[in-house]
Amino acid sequence: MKIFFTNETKKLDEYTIEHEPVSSIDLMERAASSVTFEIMSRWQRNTRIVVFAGPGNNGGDALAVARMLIEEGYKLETYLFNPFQKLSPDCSKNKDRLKDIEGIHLTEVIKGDFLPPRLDTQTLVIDGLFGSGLRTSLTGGFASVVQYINSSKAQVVSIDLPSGLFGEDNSENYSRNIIRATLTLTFQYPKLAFMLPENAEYVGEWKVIDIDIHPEIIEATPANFYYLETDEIAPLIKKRPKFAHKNNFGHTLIIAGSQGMMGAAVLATKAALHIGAGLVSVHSAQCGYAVLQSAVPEAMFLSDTSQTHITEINIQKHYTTFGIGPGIGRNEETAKAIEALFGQMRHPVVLDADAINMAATHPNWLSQLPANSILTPHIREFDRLFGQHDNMLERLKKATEMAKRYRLIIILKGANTAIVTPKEKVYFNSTGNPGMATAGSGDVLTGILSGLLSQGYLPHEAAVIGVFIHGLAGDIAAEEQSQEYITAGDIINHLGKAYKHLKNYFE
Ligand SMILES: NC(=O)C1=CN([C@@H]2O[C@H](COP(=O)(O)OP(=O)(O)OC[C@H]3O[C@@H](n4cnc5c(N)ncnc54)[C@H](OP(=O)(O)O)[C@@H]3O)[C@@H](O)[C@H]2O)[C@@H](O)CC1
Ligand SMILES: Nc1ncnc2c1ncn2[C@@H]1O[C@H](COP(=O)(O)OP(=O)(O)O)[C@@H](O)[C@H]1O
Ligand SMILES: [K+]
Repeated sequence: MKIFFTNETKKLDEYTIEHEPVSSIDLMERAASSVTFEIMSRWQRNTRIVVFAGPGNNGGDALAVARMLIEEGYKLETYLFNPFQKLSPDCSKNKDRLKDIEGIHLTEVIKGDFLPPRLDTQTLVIDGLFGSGLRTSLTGGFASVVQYINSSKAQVVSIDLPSGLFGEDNSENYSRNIIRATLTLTFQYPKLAFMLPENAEYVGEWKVIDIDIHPEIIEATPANFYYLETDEIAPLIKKRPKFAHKNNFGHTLIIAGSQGMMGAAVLATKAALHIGAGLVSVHSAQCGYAVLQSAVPEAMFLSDTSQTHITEINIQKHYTTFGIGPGIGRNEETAKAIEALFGQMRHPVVLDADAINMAATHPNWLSQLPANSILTPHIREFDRLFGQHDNMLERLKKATEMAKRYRLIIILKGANTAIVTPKEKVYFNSTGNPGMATAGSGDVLTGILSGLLSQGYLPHEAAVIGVFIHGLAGDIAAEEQSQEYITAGDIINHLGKAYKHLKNYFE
């Protein structure tokens, strides 16, 4: 799904109005009825509801929702803020439609004479003050209303965007003057701001409401940001040919582990096998021999000359790809061993964990990696590599610049992991859950990505499939056993069900 910028909303709406065709008031009616449906499916008729509407079309939506809820038997109080005595035409029309219905409590606030209603834990606030038309941070009376709502314990449903939040960059915004929503019902596409951890406190849970924006304009409008969902990932999964041989699925070499961190090598190796690599070998310190051979008997073990860490990697065979980094530590001898490999990398590789930390202290590494190699830093590793950043938006900008400069795919891990490509596209993942914030889950991702590359998936395909299926396996595991319970091993154990889910998607 494309993530457009909010300043394109008008263009999308206008095209739909002209070409569907539909009148703008009817498009608003469509949007409002979907919002009403969502509210009705979550809150009962005896809920006390207070609606806050602004002067633009976001306010128009709120007034239409108010009318529809009253018609459905809900009781509510509605406040329309109109300090400049200027409402958008559709907002004005919805004010007129609301005025005429029975049981309405509509207060139009024009001057600073606003007597705020009581808001308590039993109250549901519908926030329709501002949406995609916000020009500047909120100030004055609007800021006071937002602060009043935020200071209450009421639940808040925001229409389209939490009022006061910009759809993209909020680095200069005033935190106090942005609504903190329980639920945001957003139109047509998720906003970039929703993907960023710094905005989680405002957006709350969010859901996209499809208002049938015209498919032609969606197709024709370019985007740099995407939100990955099952319907885009499922078609990418290849069918294994009937007469396949294990060599068809490549040979992955996992370079991982050191004394005390052999579990990382086990997890990455197992994941590479379970995602479908034909053959998997692992190069590690001697101390890993017995562990690896018993934990993952399907893999071949290549022993380093050192007992404790990796010092020299002798490549005797053709490997389709390398997965380098989990648990290798930061010994300079290990760094030298990896450096010596650069000349032998024929295809894209995966670099993770301490291999990324070493790249931070060996600045010439990135330019020596094969084009389209995949880096999988979490936020701290990313900042070590590319410098400190204040927020995720800054990191994404830097990741885009670096992905292009070094022709790498950068997977910035976290909730809504971002996959940043050399073509300056950013794909946000929709799967995964906080249960995956557990030791070793990153090592599993490295194994998955390496195993996909070795099966012949193109690097950007491997990146989006790998991140998505890793999160999906984590979601299935958490669903079965709860987020707290799951460990990295459970993610591997649910890869099979995740694959099935993707393969059965179109059946
Ligand atoms: N048919 C459609 O188009 C559909 C649109 N939809 C809905 O429309 C929403 C977008 O509507 P919108 O463009 O009217 O913008 P909105 O967010 O209501 O605010 C504009 C008003 O706020 C004012 N204003 C701005 N900043 C301000 C500030 N800092 N402090 C004070 N005032 C400020 C601004 O003033 P002006 O710039 O005109 O002077 C104007 O009066 C979108 O989010 C969705 O909910 C859906 O119904 C689907 C169909
Ligand atoms: N809150 C979360 N929501 C979704 N996914 C998460 C969350 N926290 C972590 N993850 C995922 O779990 C993995 C953690 O990787 P990493 O930080 O490298 O852990 P480790 O170093 O322990 O292996 C990443 O793929 C990340 O996207
Ligand atoms: K809003």
